[in-house]
Amino acid sequence: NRYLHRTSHRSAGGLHWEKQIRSSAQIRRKNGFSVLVTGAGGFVGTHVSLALNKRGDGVVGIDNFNDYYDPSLKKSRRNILRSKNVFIVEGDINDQRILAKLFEIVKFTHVMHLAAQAGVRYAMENPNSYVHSNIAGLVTLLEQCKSANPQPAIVWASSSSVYGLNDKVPFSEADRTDQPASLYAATKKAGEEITHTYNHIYGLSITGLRFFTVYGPWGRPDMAYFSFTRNILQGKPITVFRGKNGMDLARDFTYIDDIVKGCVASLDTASKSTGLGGKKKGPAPYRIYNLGNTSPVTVPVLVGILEKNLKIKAKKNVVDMPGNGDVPFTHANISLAQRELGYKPTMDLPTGLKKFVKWYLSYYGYNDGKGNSVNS
Ligand SMILES: NC(=O)c1ccc[n+]([C@@H]2O[C@H](COP(=O)([O-])OP(=O)(O)OC[C@H]3O[C@@H](n4cnc5c(N)ncnc54)[C@H](O)[C@@H]3O)[C@@H](O)[C@H]2O)c1
Ligand SMILES: O=C(O)[C@H]1O[C@H](OP(=O)(O)OP(=O)(O)OC[C@H]2O[C@@H](n3ccc(=O)[nH]c3=O)[C@H](O)[C@@H]2O)[C@H](O)[C@@H](O)[C@H]1O
Repeated sequence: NRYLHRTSHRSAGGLHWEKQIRSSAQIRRKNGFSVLVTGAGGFVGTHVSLALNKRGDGVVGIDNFNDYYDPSLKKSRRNILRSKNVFIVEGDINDQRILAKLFEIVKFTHVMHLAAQAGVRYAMENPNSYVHSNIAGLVTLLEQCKSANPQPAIVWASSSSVYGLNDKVPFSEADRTDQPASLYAATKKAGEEITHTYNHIYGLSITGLRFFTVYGPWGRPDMAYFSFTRNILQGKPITVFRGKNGMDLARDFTYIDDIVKGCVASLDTASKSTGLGGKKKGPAPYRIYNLGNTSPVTVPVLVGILEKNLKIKAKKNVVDMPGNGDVPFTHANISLAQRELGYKPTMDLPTGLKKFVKWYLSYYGYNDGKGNSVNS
């Protein structure tokens, strides 16, 4: 099945990880939180897992380590987590047996659901991978949470892409989200509606977070800031999309540490509403928040910042935006998250990209393609 991607996970047959989880530090939670992080081998999942582990939460991950992008990067992230005693089960969120076993071993108080088929443009190439992970996988996970005792509070990643063709700026949670421009966006929008029904029928505590183009160290190689860096260092051209009437495209690029703070605050406030261990104090909340940076930057400006950090001029091919699911701009209104989560992003793009480039050079040890090493 092509859409399933190549995954490296072994069959759940022996559930070989059971002992590891039982004997590991993950379930020895200091403050009462036991969090299942799906997509823990991913960019955001790794950072959130590290932050939760650092403050003493119990963390167990699940990830299928698929090859949408280089799985060795996911494995390197896993090694970092492993060094902190955080274990990631290799498995698919569609595998009901694995989920049931995990919930049997650990009484999860929270689920941080970040596993998904990400990427806007790839949806034209491999649409079914979005249905598999973002819809079928989500429902399998919710079915498990619904019948778990105690029921965990769920915080999950939606996306700024749900705003689609909305041109009212900045984007507010109350704006329309019924005009998705990509199948990726449509599956995230579907996720918002699916989670609503689980909140409505089964009383699950649900928080959906609309992340705005997240970047930073250990990031995703398919994203522009990452692939541009790679190509610039290798002396290869980059393609810069241009919008209608020659307008530059712009994104509300948001630094990973700010996103992590928003995720952690969501977990904390979700449990306040449901009580620890899922004990409900009132009706379970259904919440949606924008997590953005509130200062959009154009793609050519992004390229300029990378050029400055890398001290190399990019070879740019500027082309009209193909009809590939991209939207011309994103811009978050974050007042709701500010008010209810205390969310306050602090990282500007030049400083955040400097940190990314520093990580990139240390991780890949790249030179400029002409044999000269590059220092940031
Ligand atoms: N990075 C961004 O800019 C951004 C923006 C908006 C929303 N999001 C959302 O945030 C979440 C995390 O994104 P990310 O950037 O860390 O992406 P990522 O691809 O690095 O992480 C997702 C992880 O989920 C795993 N996964 C995918 N399908 C799975 C399945 N069926 N079963 C088990 N594991 C599976 C992948 O192997 C991967 O490690 C995703 O839901 C994504 O859609 C990301
Ligand atoms: O906030 C989100 O909800 C989304 O954020 C991210 O999507 P995007 O904002 O599309 O990020 P990204 O690919 O880095 O492209 C950035 C800009 O570079 C332009 N771009 C891109 C590639 C290229 O070769 N050339 C180019 O100009 C491109 O046109 C765009 O203007 C996540 O990947 C996605 O998972 C999703 O969740």
